[in-house]
Amino acid sequence: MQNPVQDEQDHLATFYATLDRERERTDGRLRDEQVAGTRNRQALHQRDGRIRDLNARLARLNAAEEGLCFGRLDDEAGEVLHIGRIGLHDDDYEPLLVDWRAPAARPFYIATAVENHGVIRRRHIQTRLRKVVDIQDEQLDLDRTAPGASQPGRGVVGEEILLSALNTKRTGTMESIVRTIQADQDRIIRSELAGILVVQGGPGTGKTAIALHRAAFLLYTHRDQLEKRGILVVGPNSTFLKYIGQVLPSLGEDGVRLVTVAELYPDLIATRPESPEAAEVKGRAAMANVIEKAVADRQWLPAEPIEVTVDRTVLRLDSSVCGDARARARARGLTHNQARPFFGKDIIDALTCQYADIIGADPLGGENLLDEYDLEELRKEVVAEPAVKNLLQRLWPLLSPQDLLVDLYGDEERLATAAPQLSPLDREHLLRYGDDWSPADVPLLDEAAELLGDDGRDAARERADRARAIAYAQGSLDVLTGSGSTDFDEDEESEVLTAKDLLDAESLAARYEADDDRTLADRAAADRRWTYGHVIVDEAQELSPMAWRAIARRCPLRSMTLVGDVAQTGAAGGGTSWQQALVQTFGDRWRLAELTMNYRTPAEVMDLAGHVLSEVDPAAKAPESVRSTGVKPWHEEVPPADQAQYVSKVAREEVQHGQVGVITSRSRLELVQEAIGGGDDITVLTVAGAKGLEFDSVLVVDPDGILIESPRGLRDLYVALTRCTQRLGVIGPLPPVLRDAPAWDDRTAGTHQPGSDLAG
Ligand SMILES: Nc1ncnc2c1ncn2[C@@H]1O[C@H](COP(=O)(O)OP(=O)(O)OP(=O)(O)O)[C@@H](O)[C@H]1O
Repeated sequence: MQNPVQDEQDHLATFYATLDRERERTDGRLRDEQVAGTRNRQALHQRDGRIRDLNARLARLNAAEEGLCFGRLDDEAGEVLHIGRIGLHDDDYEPLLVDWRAPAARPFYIATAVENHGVIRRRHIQTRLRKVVDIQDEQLDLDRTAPGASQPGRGVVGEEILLSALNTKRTGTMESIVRTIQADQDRIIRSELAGILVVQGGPGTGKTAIALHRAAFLLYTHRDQLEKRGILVVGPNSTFLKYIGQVLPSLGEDGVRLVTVAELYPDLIATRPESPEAAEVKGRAAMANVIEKAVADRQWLPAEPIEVTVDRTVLRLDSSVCGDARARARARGLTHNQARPFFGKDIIDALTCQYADIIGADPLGGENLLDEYDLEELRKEVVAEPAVKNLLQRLWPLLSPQDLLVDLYGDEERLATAAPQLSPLDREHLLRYGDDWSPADVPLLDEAAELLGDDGRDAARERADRARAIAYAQGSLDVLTGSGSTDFDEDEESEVLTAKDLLDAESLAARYEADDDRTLADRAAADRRWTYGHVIVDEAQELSPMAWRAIARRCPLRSMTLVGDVAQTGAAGGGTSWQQALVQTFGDRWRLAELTMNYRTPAEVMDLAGHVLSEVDPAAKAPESVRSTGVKPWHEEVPPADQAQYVSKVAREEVQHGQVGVITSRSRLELVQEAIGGGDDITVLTVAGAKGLEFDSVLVVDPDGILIESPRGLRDLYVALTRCTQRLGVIGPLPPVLRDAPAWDDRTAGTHQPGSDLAG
């Protein structure tokens, strides 16, 4: 019998040969399509669609190069199935390699000795470039005494591969876990598309990894449904988005847009810093009513009659006339800007009538002397009068969301009228001048945009889109004129573009809307009203009720995956239970899945973090660490004045263990950053910046400061302590919650290399 490594190497060679062939074929078809001349509009349109599909296919084939095949299942009937990053078949359409997302691949992730799904052996295949370097087998038949038999009850699939993946030094960016997805994670990844799935899990339980693999799974399984609308992934900050940015492309998927809440509003940079108190007020659900009232307040009803002069004739606009016009405009159920012309027309009509009464009055007391034509002329005069325009702008102004908020935030009186339900102190948090925006402003701008409607910018954008489509169509027509002059037969005549057609790029453009050459993510980013096929929110516990409203608007189908940990909530406006976080926007229309195994943080570190979690919530259960390293956390009570220098020295020493994260209080951040300076292997962050990230070694500096700087300081400390994959050091005076923990070691004691034991 052949050596199993060699056996797998032979299989692998076949898979790569097929991949290469498939790539060449796709590349060839792509080139053919690109040079093919066609004169039929419909055919041109279809050709562009095919080019798009072929490009996507090529990207998927290229992404599969690394680690193409990683698993094998042998069933009771002697059938063999190889599992890989992509599905491949031979020339007779017999499957060679099964995509990890296909139903047939599922037992690879969930089969156990107790429930083996017909599988008697699971093989993990490790490759480097195109070579098999190792294989590990798990026997799943019921003979548990057999060598290598999977141990029932441990609940870990592919123990060795998993531990080796977890013990590998971090690279600074998240990587795919496709080879080692665990059964409880697989259930979530493959959960149905419809509805809102909330995934609650403690630190390191793989929520982010799962959310991204779920996106890849959904795109594979429901490609037709999701490809056109795309998937939106919302993360807590841009560092985090960079950290996770490569996972989906590495799985061959790019129909996904990654954003923070601050980037949800098109063409807006929301980076203005603001206090957590102000952000909290802006995030409250009550702000929806405040914005609504602020819009209504801009439909002004003057208490006294207003005079306006048209060509030296003084006209009077009574409050009751304004009131009637406003009521009629409001009753139309339109947005503020859409209703404005109707209001304006009523006011102009009223002024024109008055004007005509005065101008056309018969001095002899007879009927008005003006006819229809004269009336129309007077009306034009009224409309053109700048004083009337100004008056209309005061009574019912054309408003952008930015205008509305600048005026609201900058005017105490306006704030008091629009937000009587807020306390004076809360309103003070809102009061400010200027037109730069913070992340917490974005959902408010979005809310305002819904109520105000287009102020002309959307129309301008649509004109720009149309111009782009025309330019694109013109480009296609240019190709036609360049390539086609001779060889089409007579029968095609009616289908063929004539010279007249060639001039008509505009009408062709209408057919080309779907052929916008921007990526889906770019098109979605430019369109505030874009709705996605599925929305994934990571660190979902941080979102305010107003942010939830903005996100819900982008997914009317309510097909969402929300992952987070309510014990890690740092934002003052975030949720500390899913019920509380979601009820206002989604009621109880969501289902919950929980993860309980921690793949990141070693047991020794979790022992310490668990003390903090018990203070956060005595009923909460810390996730169980899957492994133990034998390295306990260490602590050094360095006085505040010396901390920055000390950290700088220790961080440089820790680099030998891999990526180092220094997490400190907001007040110490600058000092520590200055002391450490630049460097690729050391990152200095506050807890908010470290959300969702991980490092081989973490130094938590000024734990007391972290604790007292925020009303959610305990949760912040919990987050900081759970960012490491190997080593944790804490520097500075300890708060009582850490002082009493028995989990400490000397700094020097923990210098041995991390081990790879399963915990427990
Ligand atoms: N099945 C798995 N196989 C290999 N690695 C895994 C697996 N599950 C999780 N991990 C790894 O564990 C680490 C933590 O995962 P992830 O960041 O997704 O956790 P999280 O639940 O989002 O954590 P947090 O809430 O603390 O941000 C990552 O390095 C991830 O790659």
